[in-house]
Amino acid sequence: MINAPTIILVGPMGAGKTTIGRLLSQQLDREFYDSDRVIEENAGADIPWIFEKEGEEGFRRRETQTLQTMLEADQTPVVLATGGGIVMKDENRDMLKHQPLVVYLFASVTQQLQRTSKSNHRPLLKQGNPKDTLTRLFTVRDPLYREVASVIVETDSRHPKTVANKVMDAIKKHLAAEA
Ligand SMILES: Nc1ncnc2c1ncn2[C@@H]1O[C@H](COP(=O)(O)OP(=O)(O)O)[C@@H](O)[C@H]1O
Ligand SMILES: O=C(O)C1=C[C@@H](OP(=O)(O)O)[C@@H](O)[C@H](O)C1
Ligand SMILES: [Mg+2]
Repeated sequence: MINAPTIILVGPMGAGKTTIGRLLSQQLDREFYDSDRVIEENAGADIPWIFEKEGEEGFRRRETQTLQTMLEADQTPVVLATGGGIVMKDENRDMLKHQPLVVYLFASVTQQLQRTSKSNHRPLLKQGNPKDTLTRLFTVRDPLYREVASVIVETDSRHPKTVANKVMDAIKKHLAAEA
């Protein structure tokens, strides 16, 4: 695992990308980055503010630029959590498909709903009915996560540490099959 390349986590809001990414980085003794946090640091503002002032389009522009910069800059392997909408742009999916290790953290809509209801920093879930929004996004995005992923890990009803261990196992299997 020491030689494993950068691990990129994709999946819907509430899949646990941020949580599991942090755990994996600790287990592997690697740097952890979350594209959402990098966007916020570069903007000097949080995501709700960016959505409010620049719209989703402005956020997506920043997201693509951040992904590009991070993948170009990345020399030593790190763990990178992305935002749930990273797969919406063709150019982002192209970048991700060129990466050796993209993990799709799968979560059912029911589970996404439970996990995202604890906080209110996700602008897309602030308008309308969150269940309808998550269902609509899942229909569009699930095939796109599958398109870019090398590994898929189910997260429903699993403790974060169990998910992190499952990711490690799945990565080992994937790398062994590739070797
Ligand atoms: N496997 C899990 N089991 C229980 N709660 C989880 C799990 N993964 C994440 N969470 C919780 O769900 C919420 C959303 O997780 P987060 O890591 O922010 O997801 P994402 O970055 O994919 O949107 C957080 O409160 C987190 O503690
Ligand atoms: O699904 C999306 O379009 C988004 C997901 C969020 O990240 P998380 O998936 O980490 O919640 C964040 O990037 C933004 O609110 C938009
Ligand atoms: Mg996150």
